[in-house]
Amino acid sequence: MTTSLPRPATPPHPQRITLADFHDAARDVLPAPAYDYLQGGAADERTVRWNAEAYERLALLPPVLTGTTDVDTRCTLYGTELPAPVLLAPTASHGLFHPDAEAATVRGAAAGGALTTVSTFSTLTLEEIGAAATGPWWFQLYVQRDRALTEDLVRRARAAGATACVVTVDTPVTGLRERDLRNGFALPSHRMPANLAGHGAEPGRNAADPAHRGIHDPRIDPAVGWSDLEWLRSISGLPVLAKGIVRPDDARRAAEFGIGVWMSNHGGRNLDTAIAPLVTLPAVAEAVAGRVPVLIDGGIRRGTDVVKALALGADAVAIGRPYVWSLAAGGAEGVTAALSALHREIELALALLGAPDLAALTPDLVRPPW
Ligand SMILES: Cc1cc2nc3c(=O)[nH]c(=O)nc-3n(C[C@H](O)[C@H](O)[C@H](O)COP(=O)(O)O)c2cc1C
Ligand SMILES: CCCCC(=O)C(=O)O
Repeated sequence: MTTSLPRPATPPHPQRITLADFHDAARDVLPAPAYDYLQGGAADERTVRWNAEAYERLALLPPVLTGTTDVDTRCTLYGTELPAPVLLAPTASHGLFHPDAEAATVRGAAAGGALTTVSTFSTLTLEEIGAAATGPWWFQLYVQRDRALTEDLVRRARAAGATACVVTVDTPVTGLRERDLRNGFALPSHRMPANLAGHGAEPGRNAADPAHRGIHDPRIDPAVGWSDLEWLRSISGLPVLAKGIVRPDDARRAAEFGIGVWMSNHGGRNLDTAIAPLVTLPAVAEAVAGRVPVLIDGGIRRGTDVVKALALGADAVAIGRPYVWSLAAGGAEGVTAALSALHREIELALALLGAPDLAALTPDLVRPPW
């Protein structure tokens, strides 16, 4: 079945015309520990910087006199048509950032034409989010040591309306989040992940143990393997994607299993100095060879970043921190405005590249500038 979303209608806030503007607005309203949890990465945050630099270091080579008059930014993923190739990456605990939490996110995303990926660690329950959703959404799964709980989460997500299951494979343990350690950050007791309530020790409760500080959750199974992905596909009846792939050999294996490839280094929050996914994207796209969708996240802040990723072989991109900035700054309307701004930038980039649609974004359009 093909579903479609309306094109974004809400004009950006006059003073907030870029994703970076939403960052500044969020920094002004968020308590420092919540801002640091959102903004931070692992250790020296080199990978956080590399993610952004990977896009900065690629230059565009626009052809001229192409006769392109209209641009079409539509993209279809697993039968769902989106007005632009942009998803919201899963981020935990939206209640830290706005009182309406994920309910605001899913509403704002649908109005802005993006598909939301809901984290296992959402503040609201999957049922509450499903009831609030006015557009398509996927479920991000952290496989739990307790496989019955894992199965139940997937079943609940599907019953609540999720149309794909994104399994995060890059977090056997949580990275060294030094901002959080310095802040003694732990989730407030009224913002615990509702989906896991009643299922063992809450994250961050054992503040004396550094490994359990911040938002590390001991219920996550560090021993997830490829067979678990196949098992999930069989029990969920949903398309399954693996989130956190950066290597072409892993991407090839996922494609052979029919598992979608979501390239990511977790926004630089796990293994510092892990490579920026954009660097390995061409090799990953070659290894996958169109068998499954290839998504990418990490450091995407501009429409030109989106077109670079698509030119190098991604089918769509996801943003993490930027939409959380917009949620913090303006709730559902903020999310819609940020997505509208990004969509406009994508349209403009296509027009200036003479690319009538996303299929016209080819590797010859990008080059290292030196
Ligand atoms: C505050 C925050 C919470 C996150 N929570 C999750 C999560 O629950 N599950 C997950 O798979 N990834 C999580 N991520 C990683 C994002 O899905 C994504 O990979 C990353 O943010 C992309 O990089 P960007 O923030 O530079 O766009 C989180 C990221 C942030 C910033
Ligand atoms: C155990 C990790 C929880 C959320 C997360 O993925 C993140 O903060 O990056």
